[in-house]
Amino acid sequence: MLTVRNLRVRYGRSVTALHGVDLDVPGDGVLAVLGTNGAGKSTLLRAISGTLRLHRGSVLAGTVHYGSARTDGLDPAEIVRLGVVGVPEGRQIFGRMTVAENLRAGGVAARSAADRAAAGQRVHALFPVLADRASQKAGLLSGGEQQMLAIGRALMSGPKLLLLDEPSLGLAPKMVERIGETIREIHAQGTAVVLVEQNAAMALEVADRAVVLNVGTVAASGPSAEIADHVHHHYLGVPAHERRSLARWS
Ligand SMILES: Nc1ncnc2c1ncn2[C@@H]1O[C@H](COP(=O)(O)OP(=O)(O)OP(=O)(O)O)[C@@H](O)[C@H]1O
Repeated sequence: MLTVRNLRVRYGRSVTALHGVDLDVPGDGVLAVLGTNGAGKSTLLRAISGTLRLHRGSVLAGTVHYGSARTDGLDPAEIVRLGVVGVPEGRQIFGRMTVAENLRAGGVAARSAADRAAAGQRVHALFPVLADRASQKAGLLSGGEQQMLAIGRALMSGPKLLLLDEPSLGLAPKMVERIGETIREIHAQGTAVVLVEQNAAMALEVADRAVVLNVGTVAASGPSAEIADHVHHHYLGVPAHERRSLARWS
């Protein structure tokens, strides 16, 4: 579905954040992108969603294809119209607007009024609290509810591929679990997901496959179970046979 080849990205004149990254996102799965601070995870999502320029970044080399369409070089709005929609780190909801207005803003990119109505029903079924709080100012929601709204807003345009940047950031464990379950549900409804996370335990439970970025290069990629062993071995020094459960180090 999405193919990234030899992607090199730079910010300004001196910071090279990605040094030739390859990535394949299947149309029917959840792919986790893991890595420590500064590994290049957000940069990779920005390159896919066409938002690098908003951060003074640029693609130095390489390509991004979505299906047969080459998308590096396209505007963010064109990429959304193709069906690729991102939820940036920090949620960035419109705090002074109501929950309903935030969702309507996400629905602007929907193809038709009928699609918009169906997307609205899907979002309210996934997150009933957003229907209950429709007329409340979004800035008054809890952190977890704001994350639900950010995901809900992205779903309003009916994406085929959803890009999530650290949805668990700053949330209590129960809410992280809830967000993880919702990602599986979104996937089961037919939307592929790229999930950038520092919470490797949650991400590896939710995703089918994972890649590990390390200082702008792909250090490992494969099925989630294999990557869980890699993460234990390389980052925690725990051999696979001594590993009991991901939850122990979450
Ligand atoms: N707007 C920017 N201008 C200059 N350098 C940047 C910018 N954004 C990111 N970088 C640099 O690019 C590199 C990759 O950053 P990126 O935010 O993609 O990493 P990350 O893996 O998402 O980390 P984090 O989890 O901390 O967000 C880092 O060295 C970072 O300092």
